[in-house]
Formats: sequence, structure tokens, C-alpha cells
Amino acid sequence: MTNENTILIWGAGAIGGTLGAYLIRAGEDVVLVDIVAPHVEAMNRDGLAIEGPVETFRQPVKALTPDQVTGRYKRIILAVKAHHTRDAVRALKDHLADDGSVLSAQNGLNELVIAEEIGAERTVGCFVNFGADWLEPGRILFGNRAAVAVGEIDGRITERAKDYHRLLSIFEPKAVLTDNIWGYLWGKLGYGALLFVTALTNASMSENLASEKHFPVFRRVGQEVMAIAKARGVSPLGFNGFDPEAFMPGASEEAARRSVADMAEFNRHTAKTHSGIWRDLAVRKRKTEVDAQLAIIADLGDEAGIPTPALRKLVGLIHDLEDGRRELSWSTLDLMLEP
Ligand SMILES: NC(=O)C1=CN([C@@H]2O[C@H](COP(=O)(O)OP(=O)(O)OC[C@H]3O[C@@H](n4cnc5c(N)ncnc54)[C@H](OP(=O)(O)O)[C@@H]3O)[C@@H](O)[C@H]2O)C=CC1
Ligand SMILES: CC(C)(CO)C(=O)C(=O)O
Repeated sequence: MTNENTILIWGAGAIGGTLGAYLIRAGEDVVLVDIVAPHVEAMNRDGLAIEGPVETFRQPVKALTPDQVTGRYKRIILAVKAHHTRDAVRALKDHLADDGSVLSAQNGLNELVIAEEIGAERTVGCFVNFGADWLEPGRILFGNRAAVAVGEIDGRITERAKDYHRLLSIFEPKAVLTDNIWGYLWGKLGYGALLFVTALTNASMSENLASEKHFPVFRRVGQEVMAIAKARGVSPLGFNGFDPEAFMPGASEEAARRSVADMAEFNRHTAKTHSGIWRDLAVRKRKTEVDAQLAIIADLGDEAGIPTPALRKLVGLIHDLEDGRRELSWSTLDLMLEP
């Protein structure tokens, strides 16, 4: 039987947990699903603690591991890391109603993978830029508010997109319902590529972005991503300091300088000082989303005949860090200055 009202949030870490706590607090019927059993136990036992400068509260929640989920649902919000998307969608597929949909609250082009698995007609796009860190079972830091957008992947404004927008607006009152979700997703790919650069050192995102010496690296990486977006006919959108036009072919150095400085300024005011990428490398000691987020852009560049030497080099350096061949340091970032 289809469960019309309950929303599953599949992946209840930093992003899924924060969204879930807000929706449940507002009275929505939400079940959190996560593969980390101690996290699920802690949430059921003590509630989910949201901490940090935005708001601090402990929310009673219902949480399950994937094997405990029964029934079929109309709305599932997916919030696993990009490289776990396919496995997660395969696991949730049997619990998705025929006329249900999955909303991707992730970084990357996950909508393409989700659509492959469950059909484009059951896939809804979403973009999130707020900052959160999973601290330990049952505890999440909500570091800062930031842009959120939702939209159908074919650009139509549908009733279900309006419904997801209503839900996301509970969490972020400025959430946007868009007919250009790919514009936001490619904007975030550009923003995210710059964050991968900041993850090469132990300094904060804003310290890295403010490094005059490394400005040419940020500009080159941003330019490669935006050139590919343009070649694919996407109109990338800007947010929270990132200005896609500043990295487009022919844009002035001054424009890129302004955008990188604006990103540094935006990230100076968050309690989440480092990106999720850095956190995976330095704190969680695990693989990052580099292949699912960055290598995929470089592959799309190959398809479009656009060279991506800076992106390829960055992917290689992140792999080196993942595999312990290099250390997080300014000298690792200096390697990006070499041709
Ligand atoms: N954190 C942030 O500030 C932001 C993150 N994002 C994006 O949001 C997405 C989610 O990131 P984030 O919340 O930080 O990641 P987290 O690692 O904090 O949360 C993901 C959770 O999903 C769990 N998980 C993994 N595979 C499955 C599965 N098959 N079924 C159920 N649960 C699973 C993870 O377990 P395990 O840890 O064992 O893998 C983890 O508990 C990413 O694409 C990220 O780039 C976007 C904007 C900001
Ligand atoms: C830093 C942030 C929140 C974007 O602002 C992010 O997307 C990440 O941690 O990867």
C-alpha cells in the first residue's frame, strides 16, 4: 500500500538530518533512513540534535536502517554522498510508489544517475548550499543558511515541485522554485570545484579563497567548469558569491577576482569552516565525492572537446590525498600553480 503522507529522507547525515529535523519540527510526517546503525539508534533514543549558530534544538525523530523500511512512499528525499547515489537508489527503488518521486538534495549531477535507475519522470532536481557537518551519532552542526532551490529536471512547474518547494521553504524561507534547476546544479559544480581546491590545505575555505597567490588556480578551475556548462547549453546561475559569468570565456580577470573575494567573504561567516570534501579527507578519513563530482565534469569536457588540465590535475591531487600519497598543505595547493 502506498503511504501518501510520509516522507522518507534517505541518508540522514549533515544535509538529510538537518532537513529532517526542521520538517519534523514543523509537523511533517518524516522517517529518516540511514545505513549508520549507531546514528539511527542514537536518533531514536535521544532525538536528533541540531547545533550551531543558526539554531540549537533536539528533535524527537523516527529513524530506520534501510533493511527496516517497509511499504511504498510517494516522496523520498535523497541525501547521500554522490558516489553512494546508485546503491542508495537501488535500495530505495522498491519503496518508491509508481507515481512517486525522488528529490536529490545533493551536490553533483545525481539527477542523471537517479533518472537512469527510476526514470526521469520520477526524478526531481534540487540544489542545496547550506553548510552542515555530521559530528557523531545523533549530532549535526548546522553551520550557516545559504541558497536552496528545487525544480523539475525538464523545467516544468508541477504540483509536486510546488509541494517540494513548500517543504524546503519550511527549512529555508528563501528557497527558490525554479524552471532552471540545471543552472543551479552547474553553478554549484563551479562553486564546488573551487571548494575542492580549498580542500588541498588545512586552512579554512575562506582563507584559501583569499589567497592572492592562488587566485589564478581558482580562476582556471572555475573557467574550465563554466566553459563545459556553456558547451552543454546550460545557463548556470550564481549564488552566495559565486558568479558564473565571471568565469565564462572572455570574462575579465577583475570579474573573477570579485567573485572569488565574494565567496571568501560569504564563507568567512559560517561555523562550517571547511568543506565536506576536506572533512572527508581530514576528519572522516574516507573517499571524497571527487569522481562523482569533478572527474565527471572533466569527462563531459572530453565529450565537448574542451580540455580540462586543471580539473584533471585537481582530481589527481585529491586521489593522492585520499590514498595518503600527499599531505593536506599549502605546498600541495602550490602544485596547482604549475602548468
Ligand atoms: N554537508 C554540507 O554542508 C553539504 C553537503 N552537500 C551535499 O549533500 C550530499 C550529502 O552530504 P552530507 O549530508 O554532507 O553527507 P553525510 O555523510 O553527512 O550524510 C550522508 C549519510 O548517508 C549515509 N548513507 C550512505 N549510503 C547510504 C545508503 N545507501 N542508504 C542510506 N544511507 C546511506 C551515510 O553513511 P556513511 O557515512 O556510512 O557513508 C551518511 O550517514 C552530498 O552530495 C554533499 O556534497 C551539499 C551542500 C552542503
Ligand atoms: C561548503 C558547502 C556547504 C558549500 O557552501 C558544501 O557544499 C560542502 O561542504 O561541500
